[in-house]
Amino acid sequence: MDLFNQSLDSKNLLPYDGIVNYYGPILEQARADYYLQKLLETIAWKNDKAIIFGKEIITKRKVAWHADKPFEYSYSNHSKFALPWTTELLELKQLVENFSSETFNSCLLNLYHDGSEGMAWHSDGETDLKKGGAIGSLSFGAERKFSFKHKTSNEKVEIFLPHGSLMVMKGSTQSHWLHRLPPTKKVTESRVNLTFRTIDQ
Ligand SMILES: O=C(O)CCC(=O)C(=O)O
Ligand SMILES: [Fe+2]
Repeated sequence: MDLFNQSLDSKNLLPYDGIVNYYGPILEQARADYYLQKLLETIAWKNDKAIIFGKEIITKRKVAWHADKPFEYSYSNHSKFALPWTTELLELKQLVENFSSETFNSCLLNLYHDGSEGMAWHSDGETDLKKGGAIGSLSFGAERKFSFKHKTSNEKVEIFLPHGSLMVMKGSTQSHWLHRLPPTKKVTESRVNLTFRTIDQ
């Protein structure tokens, strides 16, 4: 796999009002398998809490949050303190930084056990994220559809994210577009997604 050519070979998926670069699989199958296994074994996966119609619920999806420092991060109306990097997360952060030519100081991890678990429409413009900062999204395991919807035109853009693939959202994407991981009956395997982010210190 040629790192130099791969990193140049990404196009913007969005027609306007933002930049989403899709790089395709950036890890060979065996390495992607290795990282998926390691992440499942070494991350302290926890069920997340969310507020839905004013009611607190426990999501089936599991999450984890790692960073350079024990940042307090608010997410889905809750705050939590970041854990230190694991060996594999640091390696993957470096890899995503090399491909995207961006830097990150934190990572939010999501574990979806099967297609019944997903994530509702949202954007990641929380106040503690660096304004206009890039978000590097690395996916492992089951291939899932990922959708974008423009906040005013409602235009939709959809992409499938396979094992070991990298997508980078940047520029004004979070201001103008929502994204979600739709649930699906077709997927029975689990998926792990890592979103590398920059917390404003
Ligand atoms: O699982 C994914 O691909 C996306 C997760 C996401 O949008 C988020 O954590 O903010
Ligand atoms: Fe998101």
